Amino acid sequence: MANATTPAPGTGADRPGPRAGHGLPGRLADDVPRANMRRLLEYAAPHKGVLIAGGVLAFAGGLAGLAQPVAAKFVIDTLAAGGSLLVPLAGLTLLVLVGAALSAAGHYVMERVAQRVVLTARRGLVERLLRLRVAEVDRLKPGDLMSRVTADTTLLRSVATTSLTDAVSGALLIVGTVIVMVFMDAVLLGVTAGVLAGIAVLVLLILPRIRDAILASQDAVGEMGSVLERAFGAFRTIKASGAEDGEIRRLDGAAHRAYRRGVDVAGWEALAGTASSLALQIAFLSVLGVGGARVAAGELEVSSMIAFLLLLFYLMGPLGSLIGAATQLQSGLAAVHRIDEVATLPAEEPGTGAPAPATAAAGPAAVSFRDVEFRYGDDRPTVHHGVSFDVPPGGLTAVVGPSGAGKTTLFSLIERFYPATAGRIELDGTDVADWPLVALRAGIGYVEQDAPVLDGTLRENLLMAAPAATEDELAAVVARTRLTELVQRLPDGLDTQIGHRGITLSGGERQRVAIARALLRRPRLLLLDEATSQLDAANETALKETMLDAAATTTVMVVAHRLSTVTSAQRIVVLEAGRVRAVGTHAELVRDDELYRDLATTQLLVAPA
Ligand SMILES: Nc1ncnc2c1ncn2[C@@H]1O[C@H](COP(=O)(O)OP(=O)(O)OP(=O)(O)O)[C@@H](O)[C@H]1O
Repeated sequence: MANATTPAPGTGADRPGPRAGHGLPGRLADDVPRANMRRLLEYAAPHKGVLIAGGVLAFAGGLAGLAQPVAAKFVIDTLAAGGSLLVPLAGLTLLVLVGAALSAAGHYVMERVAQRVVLTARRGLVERLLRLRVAEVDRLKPGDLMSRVTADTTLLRSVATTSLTDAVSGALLIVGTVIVMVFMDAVLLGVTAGVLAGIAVLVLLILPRIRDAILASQDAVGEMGSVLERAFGAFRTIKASGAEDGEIRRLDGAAHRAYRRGVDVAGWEALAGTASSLALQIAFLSVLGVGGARVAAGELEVSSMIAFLLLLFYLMGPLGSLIGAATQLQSGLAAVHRIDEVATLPAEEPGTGAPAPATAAAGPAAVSFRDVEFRYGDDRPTVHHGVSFDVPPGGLTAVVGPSGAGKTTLFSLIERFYPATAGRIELDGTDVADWPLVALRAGIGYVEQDAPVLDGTLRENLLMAAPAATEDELAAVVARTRLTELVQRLPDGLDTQIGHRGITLSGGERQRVAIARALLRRPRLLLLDEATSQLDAANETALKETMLDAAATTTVMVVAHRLSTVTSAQRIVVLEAGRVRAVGTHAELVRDDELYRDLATTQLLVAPA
């Protein structure tokens, strides 16, 4: 179960987490405690009943195997006595089949639990990752996060089940053997215990090194994920820049680091394995020496010494499986550490993924900025220095200003991607910080500057923010955003796959798909960050019409990069270096504001003729 300090697998409370762990590469946070066995057991605990059942089944299968030689003897005896073989053979066959079935069932049950453990860990991670705060994701590497969901969780598979059961059965058998040894001879047991304590110390010294090496190796795998994600995120640029070799070298470096740490693990494991068998040999020789002397002195029977030596040989199996399990558990501990690091990252309040409630009935929203100050981090420069302006409900409000003035950041603050450092941002008179996050975002449609379109069909992309929208609503939005012609042109209409990042669409089409998606959510406030790229005349007109159409029923705020947008806007907010410089209509600002005049004549894009 979750507690105040350690989130249970699969949960994610909304609480602040540690800041970036810049100390080590691959570390998300410096102060995540090392995962211990208790933490690892939490993954297996929900399945302990099934685990025990699986263990019992496998054990029963083993017993059936043990009974086979006895049954075989019976078959041979029957044969020698000239009796019928039918019954004993049928019995032996049944025993073989039952043994095999029990072993298979035991194996299946354990493997099912193993898969379940992985599923639970993945669900918990995915849930947490998609609820992370935007500021956290800004500083993290998605490729590394992906490797935690895929590669690290896989390490939990055998660890949380077979390693645990091997460790338990190995330990039980060792304890049982030692108890039998007590009855044989206390002195020889003392000799054996001394040697075994020696291996235990050595192995305990080695285990943390194995865990650290596996952790470093998994970090390197995460780094490979980051480099790959970086490379595929800018694939054309990398090709065009001839930078393939550099990226391959980066990947190779990370792969080599993983290899080196893997070799380290192999070395430590070999040392632990050799130490245990060597220790048993030493124990054997010591028992032979001490036992021989005691037999000679008449203090011990020869048969007891022989039995003791046989017990020592028997110990090899369980000791080997205990040490094997202990070393394997280290990969689980390393994996749990990397998974726990994600669990400690600060998440938004839960429930942000709930379907949008229908809010259109509430009408267009009003927005106010009151002395808003903002910076992205304590070590970052201030972006907004006391920004104040009002946007009444409905109509089109454009925000213009030089690059880096803080225009896009205004939208991020309204969406509460980041909290304002000081001042208030109000939606309908209520501070956005006081709105339930789901309700706040449900009322807002947001179209980013690069208008992300996701892999999938056009329909999936449009319905993403409003899965319950009807066919009629979909058709109406397609028409409003002037996408009808595109839909007719596509081979499968709305069900056409539009590729990774909507690669098969033009920039203008992507922008309108993103607007359609936002409008389908029936927002009370539409935030539109215009693309800075030049569009052809048809797309430019289509975009402008779409925007004005939306502004008739919704409050539209647009970060404007086009002259046609600002001339259509009811009011324009001019932002300069994080301060509101002027507010007015295009005509007023051209007349009164030098910066605006300069922007309008030199920087805003003019529609092609
Ligand atoms: N996620 C971020 N983390 C840190 N700093 C950021 C982040 N996003 C933007 N900035 C910085 O904040 C400042 C304002 O950025 P913003 O994107 O709001 O400007 P803008 O006016 O929209 O610029 P443009 O017109 O070029 O898009 C810039 O100096 C930018 O470098």
